Amino acid sequence: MDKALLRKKYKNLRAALSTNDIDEMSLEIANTALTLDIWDYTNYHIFLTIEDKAEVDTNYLLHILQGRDKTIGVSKSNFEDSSLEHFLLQENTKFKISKYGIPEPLDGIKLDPNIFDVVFVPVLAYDRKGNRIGYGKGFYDRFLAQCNPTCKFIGVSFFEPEDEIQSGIYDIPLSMVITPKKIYKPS
Ligand SMILES: Nc1nc2c(c(=O)[nH]1)N(C=O)[C@@H](CNc1ccc(C(=O)N[C@@H](CCC(=O)O)C(=O)O)cc1)CN2
Ligand SMILES: Nc1ncnc2c1ncn2[C@@H]1O[C@H](COP(=O)(O)OP(=O)(O)OP(=O)(O)O)[C@@H](O)[C@H]1O
Repeated sequence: MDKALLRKKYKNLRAALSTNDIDEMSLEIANTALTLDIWDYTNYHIFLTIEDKAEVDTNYLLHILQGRDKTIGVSKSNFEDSSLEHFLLQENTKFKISKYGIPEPLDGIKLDPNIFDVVFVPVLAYDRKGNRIGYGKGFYDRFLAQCNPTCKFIGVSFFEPEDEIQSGIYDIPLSMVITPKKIYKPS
């Protein structure tokens, strides 16, 4: 299946989920994540959920990080050049929902992408090798390319992997994908 069809398939699969399904599975994903050895690092990046796109609700993961006093980065998207600018999440950080439905920090202390030890990555579709498809603007391909080579890229998804996703020259594979019941790690 080509990328455009896969995007359509997963947008439809997500749209069919109830808010209750999303909430339960997002909590399961966070609980599954707790079983991994990814919590001893210092600097984490998390995406903030676009609610009308039925994404994984990252609030549960965020609470785990906040409970452990991690340095947490959140981003503002620049749709002119498909880049992300990262800010330290602080108690007094104010958010605005952008016209694309993304909650974004208004301002704050800027963070360099190379400080992150772990980045949680939004995915529409993925395969067992860690190839992923997003909304097709390359925001995360660009961002992950700026990260430290040792950084862990962790996808989160409600769904099982596709058999194979054709990887493009800019695609950076995920280290693993967490789903409600299982963790997929490229071997
Ligand atoms: N929560 C979250 N934040 C994220 C991402 C994500 O997937 N999830 N992104 C991951 O990369 C980037 C944002 N990527 C996006 C790309 C397209 C659209 C969007 O609304 N597209 C419209 C078409 C709009 C247009 O083409 O102008 C659509 O799909 O209907 C939204 C976010 C950065 N932040
Ligand atoms: N590091 C990069 N430098 C320059 N262009 C890039 C880079 N990464 C991706 N692109 C370009 O961005 C576009 C979108 O890439 P792709 O289809 O892989 O997006 P995606 O991974 O589905 O989306 P996203 O990363 O936003 O979730 C492509 O035209 C690709 O060539």
